[in-house]
Amino acid sequence: MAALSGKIIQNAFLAQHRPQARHSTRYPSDFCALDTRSVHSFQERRLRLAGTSAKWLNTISTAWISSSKQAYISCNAAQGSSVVSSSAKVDFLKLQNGSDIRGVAVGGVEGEPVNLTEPVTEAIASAFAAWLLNKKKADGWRRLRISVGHDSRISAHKLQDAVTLGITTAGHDVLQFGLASTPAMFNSTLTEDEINHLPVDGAIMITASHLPYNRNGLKFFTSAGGLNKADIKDILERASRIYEDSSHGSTQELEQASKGEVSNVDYMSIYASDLVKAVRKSAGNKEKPLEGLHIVVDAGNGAGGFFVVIPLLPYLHYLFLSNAPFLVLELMLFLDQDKVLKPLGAITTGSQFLEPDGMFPNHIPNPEDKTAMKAITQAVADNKADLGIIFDTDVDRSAAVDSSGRELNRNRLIALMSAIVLEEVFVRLVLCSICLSVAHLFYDKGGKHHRFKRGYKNVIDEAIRLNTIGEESHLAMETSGHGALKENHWLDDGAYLMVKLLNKLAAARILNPNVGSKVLTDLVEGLEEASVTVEIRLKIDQNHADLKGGSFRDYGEAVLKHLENSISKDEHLCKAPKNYEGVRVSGYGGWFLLRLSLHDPVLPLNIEAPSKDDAIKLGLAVLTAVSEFPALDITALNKFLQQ
Ligand SMILES: O=P(O)(O)OC[C@H]1O[C@H](O)[C@H](O)[C@@H](O)[C@@H]1O
Repeated sequence: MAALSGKIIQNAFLAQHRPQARHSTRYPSDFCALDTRSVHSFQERRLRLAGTSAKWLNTISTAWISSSKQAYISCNAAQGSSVVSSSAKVDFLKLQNGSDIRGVAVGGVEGEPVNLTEPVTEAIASAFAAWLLNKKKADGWRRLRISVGHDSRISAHKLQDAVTLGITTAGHDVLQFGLASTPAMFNSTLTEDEINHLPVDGAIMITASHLPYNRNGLKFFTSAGGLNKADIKDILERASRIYEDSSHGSTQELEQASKGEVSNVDYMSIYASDLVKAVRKSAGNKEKPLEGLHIVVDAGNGAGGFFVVIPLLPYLHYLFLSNAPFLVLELMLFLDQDKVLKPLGAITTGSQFLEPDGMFPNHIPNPEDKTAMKAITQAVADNKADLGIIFDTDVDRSAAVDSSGRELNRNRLIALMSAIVLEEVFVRLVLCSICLSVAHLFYDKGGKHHRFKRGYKNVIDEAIRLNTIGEESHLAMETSGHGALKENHWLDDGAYLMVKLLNKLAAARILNPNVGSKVLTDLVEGLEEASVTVEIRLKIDQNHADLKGGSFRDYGEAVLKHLENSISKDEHLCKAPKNYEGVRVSGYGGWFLLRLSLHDPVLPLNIEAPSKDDAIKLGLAVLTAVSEFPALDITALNKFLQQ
């Protein structure tokens, strides 16, 4: 455990001591982003939340919601960001991405204007506090505690400051965790720890997962889990109202500021020590159950470096640049402590891309990405390691590679997790989003595959629903590497998934200390894998005349309807009896699914088939139908068919 673990290292009124608060965060991304932070953003902003009381925010946001049910909300953007002009419009609802908020936080990319400015972010954070206050059904007002963490993005600090300001000026307290993982943020709503004033009432994670460097976003949690789509819409509507009212001048209550406090808490140490305890427990409380195992980790320059030791060398020059060298030294000593694998006895040399770097210079931090998987596979081979582990930027997704270089991601990871879960629970129902041979593989062991629609929140909510109607479910997963277990509060946690693999290894090594990752690979022996598995993403040109002014969603639905009609005339094809989303069709020994993306103007097409010929037949069936829609870019499909 880190020497500073569990210690609150600073209490400050952010508004009064902002520079101090800014320099006291404890993670290396603070170093990485020194050049890119918007130091003047708060002085420049026009949004006048600084004197707003919680009661006032709550009143205006709620009153407005009940009196106005507009579907489209827009208002003037403030000038907090250098990129958005005062006349630019902000459509708050456009920032909604399913159950998350996502936007552009850094300018400079053509065609992608900044819409997640600091004032907008500040208003959203205030709106979350107001929403939370309502949820808590407090009598009028009570001070809330909200944790705030971020991944390694270059806009992390300015948005952290904006979120903090939004909450504190609403009169609530902020616990800043600095660089953190998304699951750790949720976990902070459950952790019992009086010293650190945990659990918090709510948590905010600043992340845009694996998206490019210029994007960022917000995820919100309460002890009941991640917020759903309706909650996010509610918060955005409140935020729009707060934003609008704030920029129009003050009310009497604006003068009666009631500011919350800001504390910096080393929560990642608390969270990591829980992971360590879980592995030790499954190995009969052995102190170093992974002793002798060589595990390499690829954090993709995201927030997953805590799993292994963070190298100090890249930060040494900050000792000389800093005007607070002792603080930097203290930080370095703190960082020089492996939080998960080393305490468990594993060797971690050869781990890579552990330094947080929001430009993601090495590869996209995404376990679905081919280059990313190639990088960790290479690291396993170069280091002759027993196991490789890879995380996405905010560690809610993960994948592994065994000692022979076999990728344990996508379907294989679902199969592996299903196998592990089926060994542990008696009433079995495995749920995942993509239909595959996992069902066949585990049917004998009591596993039942429940196919559902894409989206991590969708599969988790479906698993929870199944439990409430008496169909016991223990695992919710999708091929993206998102996975949640009932035993872990349905928390969508890439690190916990990897801990489950480590548990399995640790338990096996009690019986045979020489056992390696073959123990894991053996669990998916017999998994029938299609020889062709492909995802082709067909873009809809939103400006195309064929949309006739309609939305890309309507257009996409029309494409799907046409496809459905067209395949009903083909005797080789059979539409799935239950379509949770899009059009799913089996034929030629395989299947395809064409659906609307959850958030982009895109129709993703998944094909699985026993041979390239069969995949082409399935692809041609789709092409015949979709080529009648000129706004749909079918280049990628044509390319696949001509290969
Ligand atoms: O619909 P798509 O564009 O393929 O995106 C689908 C993905 O969207 C987000 O990234 C969600 O976090 C994932 O859970 C989901 O799988």
